[in-house]
Amino acid sequence: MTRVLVLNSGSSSVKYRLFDGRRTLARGLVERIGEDGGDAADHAAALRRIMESVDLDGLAVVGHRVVHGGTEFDSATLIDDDVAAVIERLIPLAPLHNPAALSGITVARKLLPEVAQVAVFDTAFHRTIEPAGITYAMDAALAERWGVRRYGMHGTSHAYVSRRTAALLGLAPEAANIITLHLGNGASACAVRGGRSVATSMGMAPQQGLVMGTRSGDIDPTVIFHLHRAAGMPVDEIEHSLTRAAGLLGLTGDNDMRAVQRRRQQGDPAAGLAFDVYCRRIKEYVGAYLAVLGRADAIAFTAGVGENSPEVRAAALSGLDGLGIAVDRHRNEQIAPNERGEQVVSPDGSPTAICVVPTDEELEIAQQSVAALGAGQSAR
Ligand SMILES: Nc1ncnc2c1ncn2[C@@H]1O[C@H](COP(=O)(O)OP(=O)(O)O)[C@@H](O)[C@H]1O
Ligand SMILES: CC(=O)OP(=O)(O)O
Ligand SMILES: [Mg+2]
Repeated sequence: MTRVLVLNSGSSSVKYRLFDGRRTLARGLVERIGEDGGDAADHAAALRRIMESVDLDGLAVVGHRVVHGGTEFDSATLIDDDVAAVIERLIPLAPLHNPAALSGITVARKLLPEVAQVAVFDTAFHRTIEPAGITYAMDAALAERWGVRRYGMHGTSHAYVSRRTAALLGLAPEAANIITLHLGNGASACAVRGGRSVATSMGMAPQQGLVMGTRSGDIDPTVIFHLHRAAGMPVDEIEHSLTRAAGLLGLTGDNDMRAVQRRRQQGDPAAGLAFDVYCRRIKEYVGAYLAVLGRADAIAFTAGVGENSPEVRAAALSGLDGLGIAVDRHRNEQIAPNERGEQVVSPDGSPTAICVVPTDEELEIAQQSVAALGAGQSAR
């Protein structure tokens, strides 16, 4: 069996998992990095802590989650100095995420110089979207010069979840049309036809699309010009506001959906509105992606909110019976999931199955890393 260490470096946390084949030997999370009372002062310190606590004997490869791979990478890639330099160059397109990944790569390469390192990109799965789905209607030369286009993120999760959804329903992946809804801290929707991404809601950066914990999702760009001119806010301050102080946090003061739901139950109007904005945005993307796909065999909910919030699932898909989309109230409480936590939550015989499918980005990264290692070795 092949031993793989996976590092999933987020904006303020690092998740790690040590695999032996499909088996998990160790896993953990260092969170609230850089915050007062957090687990570590910075990402490098977090990574060193992880490396000290994990048994690194016999490691074949380290797989790193990298959010932004630009147009350079359409699959998992063995990391050398050039690859690391590209990831660094792409920092402006994923300022919350790529620096953390790079810090993981730097520490791991230093501590384990003899072990292969692989980058698994969130953007790679979306490289199959046709030009009409990734092109912003703006000055074409300007866009080309500065790499301005849709890239899309969470691809590792959308790939894994769409595959698992087809398996759960007994559908051949190459014939299935699936909408995947990754609702975590970051959130995005994806339309998958025959196992390939054909549309996704995140854009140039992990900022466009759905409402997130601290990110606004879709917003009229005029908001930025207006805040700059009318409110006199410098661009950095506007960026901070829209990426770290917006979304659920901006609307309620809480970025955690559990807290928002609790307050909504107690009749808090701000929390009620935030919940409605969050769910309506999902519904709008579901409608758009039904149109892109022509028909959907399934809609799959995943990640922290998608897997754990029957309220969000029910509200996001309410009133769609006319489109063959309905959530079974009893099943939606996830009364009988399989051993992977997966379950169909729509009534029997629905034209579009509604599913809950827990994501496993780390397992997908481990498998892609082993595949990239094999491909790299046979190329030599
Ligand atoms: N039972 C629950 N009900 C509603 N939301 C939940 C529940 N459990 C977790 N969440 C939400 O999931 C989100 C985190 O999702 P997760 O996928 O773990 O994030 P990430 O991996 O992007 O850091 C948080 O907003 C949290 O409130
Ligand atoms: C791309 C992205 O938003 O990632 P996360 O959900 O881990 O923040
Ligand atoms: Mg995540």
